[in-house]
Order: sequence, then structure tokens, then C-alpha cells
Amino acid sequence: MTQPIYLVGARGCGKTTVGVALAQALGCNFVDTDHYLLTTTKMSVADIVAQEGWDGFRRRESGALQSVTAPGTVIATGGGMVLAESNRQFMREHGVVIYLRAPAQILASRLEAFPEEGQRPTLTGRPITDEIVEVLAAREALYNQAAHHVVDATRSPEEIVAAVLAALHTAHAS
Ligand SMILES: Nc1ncnc2c1ncn2[C@@H]1O[C@H](COP(=O)(O)OP(=O)(O)O)[C@@H](O)[C@H]1O
Ligand SMILES: O=C(O)C1=C[C@@H](OP(=O)(O)O)[C@@H](O)[C@H](O)C1
Ligand SMILES: [Mg+2]
Repeated sequence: MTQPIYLVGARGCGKTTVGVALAQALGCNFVDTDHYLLTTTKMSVADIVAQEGWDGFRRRESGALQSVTAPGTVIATGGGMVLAESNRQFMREHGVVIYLRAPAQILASRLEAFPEEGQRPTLTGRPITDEIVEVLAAREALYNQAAHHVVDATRSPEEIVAAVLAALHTAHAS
């Protein structure tokens, strides 16, 4: 697998967690666009949003997407990467896009257990459960549009990695 693999999906679906394990399974590099921004700007998502607003963060994450795209790389995107049509098109053209899908209730319980507020400042000002329902309703179609494959992300990370590998293998064989 030399094409980059992009993981998309809502906050808490496991893009970062699964991405690390998938890269290990494939013997690939791993990069996370939020982590790339953290190391290159020395600012958390919350810092960037406080200084530049969400528009500023979105511009930076689109730049990060292009910077990290390389052969042999698993790329965990941020949950809002799909908002820009240009990002969806870029990912589809440059690699294989996997949507890790999970319902709002599961996402909310993961995020409540491990909120990581510096990297996930509120998007709406509403409580996590309400926010996730609202954000998923607005973005579900975009995740589906971006994706070459949709994988059930309600299982364990190991099972999700196996499902992604099966999807990649099937696509490659056909
Ligand atoms: N398949 C999974 N099952 C249970 N918990 C998970 C799973 N994937 C991720 N988590 C947990 O959910 C939280 C968010 O995971 P993360 O990988 O950061 O998601 P994302 O990058 O999509 O926002 C973390 O605390 C992580 O340990
Ligand atoms: O859904 C979003 O708009 C965001 C998701 C976050 O990444 P994760 O999906 O990895 O939590 C991070 O990029 C930022 O807080 C914005
Ligand atoms: Mg992440």
C-alpha cells in the first residue's frame, strides 16, 4: 500500500487510535493533522481557535492535510477536515479515504471519558451529547461523500483495524 490512507469521522470515532495501530499493521508511517499543527505551531487547537477563530484553524488544517500527504502514510484527520469540499476532493484524489462510523451515543461516551479539551474546544457551546448529535447530523453526508470505504467503528480498535485491512484488500483485489 503506497497510496496514503486518510481516516475521517467525527470526534471520538477513533481516527487517532486506530490510525496508529493501522500504520503499525501496514508497516507505514503515521501522522495526525492535529498533532502536526501542535508540533509545527506549538499551539493547541484551543489556542489557535482563541487567536484566529475556527476559520483560522480550518485554513491551517487544510494546509496540514497537504503537508502531511505522502506515500506510505496513514493520516488521521481532524473531525472537521471534510467540511471543505476542496479537502474532500484532495483526499479522494490522493489516496484511500476510510470513514470510521459510530453513533452519537458511543462518540459522546468516549469523549466524556477522555475529553482532551485543549484539542477539542467546544464547537457549539452545547453539552457534549447535544453537540455530537448536532455535528453528526450536519456532517454525516460529508463523511459519506468523502469516503471510499465506511467501517463500523463501534468495535475494538483491533477489530476496526482488521475491517479496514479487509476493505483495502477487497478493493485492491477487484
Ligand atoms: N474502538 C474504540 N473503542 C473504545 N474506545 C476507543 C476506540 N477508539 C478510540 N477510543 C477512545 O476514544 C477516545 C477518542 O479516540 P481518538 O482516537 O482520539 O478519536 P478521534 O481521533 O477520532 O477523535 C480516546 O480516549 C480513545 O482511547
Ligand atoms: O470535529 C472537529 O471539528 C474537530 C475535531 C478534532 O479532532 P478529532 O476528530 O481527532 O477529535 C480537532 O481537529 C478539532 O478540535 C476540531
Ligand atoms: Mg484525533
